[in-house]
This record gives sequence, structure tokens and C-alpha cells, in this order.
Amino acid sequence: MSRRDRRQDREAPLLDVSGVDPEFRSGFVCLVGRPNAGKSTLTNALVGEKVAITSSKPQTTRHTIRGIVHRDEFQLVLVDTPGLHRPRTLLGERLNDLVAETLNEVDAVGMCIPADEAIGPGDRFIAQQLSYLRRTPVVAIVTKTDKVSPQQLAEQLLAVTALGDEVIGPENQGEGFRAVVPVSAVQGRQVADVETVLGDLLPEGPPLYPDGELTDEPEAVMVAELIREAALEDVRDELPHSVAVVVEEMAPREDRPKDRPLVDVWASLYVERDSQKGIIIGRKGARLRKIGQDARAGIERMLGTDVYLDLRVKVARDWQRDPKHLHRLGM
Ligand SMILES: Nc1nc2c(ncn2[C@@H]2O[C@H](COP(=O)(O)OP(=O)(O)OP(=O)(O)O)[C@@H](O)[C@H]2O)c(=O)[nH]1
Repeated sequence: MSRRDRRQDREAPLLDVSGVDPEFRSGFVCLVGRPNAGKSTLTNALVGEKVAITSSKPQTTRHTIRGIVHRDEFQLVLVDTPGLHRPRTLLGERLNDLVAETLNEVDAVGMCIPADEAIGPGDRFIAQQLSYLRRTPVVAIVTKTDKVSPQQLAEQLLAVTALGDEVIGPENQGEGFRAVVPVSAVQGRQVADVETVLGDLLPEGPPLYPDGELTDEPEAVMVAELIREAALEDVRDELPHSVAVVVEEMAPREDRPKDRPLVDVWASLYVERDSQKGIIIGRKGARLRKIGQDARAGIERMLGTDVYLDLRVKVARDWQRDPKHLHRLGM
């Protein structure tokens, strides 16, 4: 199946494209990079609203969340992947499968490398994986430029170019990085350059989604991410990868006045051990109450309505290693 056929095969909403400029471009771009490289923050900066969840600790982005960048000349559908990393647990292997699948479907890949950290084995590993993508162009994005001096940035740009030439260069039948673009997503510096470089790599085609649509991720998944983020606040060091959230049910409450709708959300927060359950619940339930309040505030902001959140903490022993649990948790 050609890339163009695959694009038509996707369940994009039906659009009236009769008035579209024939030179309009549209397509899918995937940001990859080792954990903490700045992928989620850049996605947010490009899309202009909080769709991907950021955190200061690695590997919080378990779901593939798309943000859509609408411009006059192109529409760029961003796929924010989990950190591409060496598999350790079963969960790790699943993440890498997901990454591999995603990468084969996209029109361009942006490899994020932080400006303030030396290129390491993790970056090299990812670049090697990208060297297997024969046709998809890879752009290197040097992130967090606000954290380094101009001199350090210049050195990093050279080092990144060298990495591209070495790992995906002519010796491996590649052409190195198609471009190397510096950016500070936090300060909004050169975000437009990243957009232009990626937009230029998209094939000609009509918009894939209606204007104004920021993400096609089901709301329940975004709600689960918001709860998970609230749960990890303050305890990231203790429970880095051991929390998963399932939204069991989500529905507008009946019999509400039209101008004051309310959405009921029933969710379960899974941890791996009883001791972790204790941490989440906290002294006399104080932490769980705070998680509930924070998550509810975030969900209300996202949905624009009042929300009632019923949050239960459950133990699913070693869920990261158990395929049945992973399936149940939507992974
Ligand atoms: N100063 C500065 N910090 C940044 C910038 N971009 C990201 N960060 C910080 O770097 C950390 C990691 O950023 P994320 O966007 O969550 O990184 P990620 O690559 O999505 O991480 P994973 O989800 O773990 O793969 C966060 O603390 C961000 O605030 C930037 O342009 N400047």
C-alpha cells in the first residue's frame, strides 16, 4: 500500500476540499528522541495548546498523542511518541513496537537532541534505528537552546551534524540529517523555523483534519493522562513508571440545566504494589484528595464544563510485565 493510499485509508473526518490550493501540503511528522529530550514541550509549542503531557521525568508519554498544526500553506499532524529507548520490561518492548509502527507511517521524522547534554549512547541508538528508515527524511532538532551559550550551541550543532553523517550518512546509504534546526520551545525561539522545515517535507495534499481541531485523541485518553500527571506530581522519584490510569466511564449527567452541564468521570488509578497504594492515598487520604482536585481542575479546563471525578486506587501486581494487564490498560 502506498503512503498516499494509507493516508486515504485513515479515518480522517470527511472534508470539503474543493477550494483547497493545489500546492497545499499535508502529512504526518513524528518527533523522536531520548527521554526528557523536550518532545512534548516542542509539540505544545508547535500546536499552541497543551495537548501532550509534559513532565520533568522520563517516559511519561505512553500514548501517541497527535497535535495538529494548521498553517496557510500546510497542515502538519504531529505524533508525539514515547521515548525511543532500549527495551527493559515488556512495557518497554511495547513502546518500541509502537514507535516502529509510527515511524513507518510518517512523512518526516524530527529527532530531538537537547543542546545542554552531550550526545550519548541513547542518541546514537535512536539514530541507528532511524537509519533503517530508507525513504523518510530525518531532521535533527536541537532543543533547549536557552540553556546554553552561543558557543556551546555552535559546538552542539556541529556534533549533531557529525552524528547524522556518521550514523545515517553515505556509508549507510543515507544522506545524514536533512537539516539541523535549533529551537527553544520554552522561550518560543525558532519554533517557526522548525515548523517551516518540517512543513516543507510534507507531500502535496489537502488538509487531513478540519481547521481548529487540535487533537483526535479520544477525550478519555487525555483525561487519563491528566489524572496520571496529577498523581505523579511530587512522587515522581518514588513511582516513576508504576502508575497507570483507566477511565472506566465518562458521561454528561442527565437533568442538568442547559447552561451548567456536568460530566461524570469514573476512573481507576493502578499501581503495582500495596506500598505504592499507600503513597498515592497519603496520610488520611490527603494525597488522593489533592490528586482528585488537581486532576478535576485540569479536566474542567479541557472540557470547559464542571466535572465530578470518582477516583479509585487499585493494585494490579506487576502490571508492566503482564500482557493481560497491559491490554486492559489500553496498551
Ligand atoms: N529550558 C528549557 N527546558 C525545556 C525546553 N524544552 C523542554 N524543557 C524541559 O525539559 C524537560 C523534559 O521535557 P519534555 O517535553 O517532557 O520531554 P520529552 O522528550 O517529551 O520527555 P519524555 O516524555 O520523557 O520522552 C521538562 O522539564 C521541560 O520543561 C526548552 O526549550 N528550554
